Amino acid sequence: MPLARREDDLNLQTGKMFGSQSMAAPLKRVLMRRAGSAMHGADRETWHYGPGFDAERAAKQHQALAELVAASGASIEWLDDAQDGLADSVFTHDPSLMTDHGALILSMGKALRRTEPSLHEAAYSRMGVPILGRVEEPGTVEGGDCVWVDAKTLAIGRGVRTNQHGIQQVANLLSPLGIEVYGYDLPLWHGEDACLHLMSVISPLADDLALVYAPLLPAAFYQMLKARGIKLVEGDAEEFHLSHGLSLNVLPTAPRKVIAVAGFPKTRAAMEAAGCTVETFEADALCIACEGGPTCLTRPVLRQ
Ligand SMILES: NC(=[NH2+])NCCC[C@H](N)C(=O)O
Repeated sequence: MPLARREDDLNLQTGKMFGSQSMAAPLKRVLMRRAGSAMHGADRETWHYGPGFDAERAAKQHQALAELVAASGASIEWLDDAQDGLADSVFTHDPSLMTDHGALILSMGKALRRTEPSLHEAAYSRMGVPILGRVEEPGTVEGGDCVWVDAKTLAIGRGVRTNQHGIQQVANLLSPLGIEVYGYDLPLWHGEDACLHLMSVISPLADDLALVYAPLLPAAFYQMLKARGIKLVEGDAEEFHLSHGLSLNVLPTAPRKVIAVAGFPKTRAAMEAAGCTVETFEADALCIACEGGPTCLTRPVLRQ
C-alpha cells in the first residue's frame, strides 16, 4: 500500500497527532516549556536579556500565554520541567521543526542553546512523533528562521543563527517529499549576539496574509510573497523599534485569530483592519526583554 494511504488509514483510526506544513492552520497541539523553572536564576548578560528581564514576572506572563493558547483549543505538551539553567529553552519554536512526515531535529546557532534539540527529541519519542531527520554540525538551523510559505515551500533565513550547511541539509531531507527549500540572507541588524530570525520580520496570519516589517525583509523573499498573492500588513515602524521587534511577533491559533504582545495599538489596529481577531498578554519581562514572542514560545506539533 502506498505510504500516503497507510498514513491516512492510521489517521482515521487514531486521530492525527502531528503534522504541520502551514504557519496558520488551526493549532491543535503545541510544545512549550515552563519559564518558572527554566529561567530561574538566569543571568541577564550571559543570555543577552535586556534590563526588563525578571524571572518571576516572566513566569507569570508565560502562564498567561499558556492560558490563552489552551483557551484557543490547542493541547499543550510540556517539555520536561527542570531547573537545568537552559533559560532560552522556553523558546520552543527553535530547536525543532514539524512536517507532515515527522519532526526535524535542528541544530542551534546560539552556543548556549546547543543541547536544547535533545530535549525536543526526548519529548517526541515520548509522544510517539517520528523523527524525519536531523541537522548536524557544522550545519545550524533554528526554527525561528523557517517559514512555510505553503505546504510545498519552505523559506529559511540565512544569518547569525542559520548557515548554508544547515539549509542544504534541510533541503536534502525535504526535497524527496516534493518540498522546495529557499534560503534568504538576513541582515546583521543589531549584531551577532542579538536574535534576528526570519520570523522576526514576518508573522503569517493566514495562508494568504502576513504581518511584516518590510524594510528588513530579504528583498527576494518579499517578491516571492507578493508573487504568490500573499497580502502583506505593515507593522508600525515605531512600535517595531520600541518593542525590539516583538510587536510583530504574533501567533495565529487559527487563520486570522492571533495572540500578540500587549501595548502596540497601531500594529493591532492594522491586523484588525485586515480582518484579524487579536488577543494580547503582558510580556515586557518575558518577551521584550528576552528577544522572543508568542511564536517563539511555541513549537506547533499539529496544525490542521
Ligand atoms: N523564534 C524566535 N524568534 N526565538 C527567539 C529566541 C530568543 C532567545 N533569547 C534567543 O536568543 O535565542
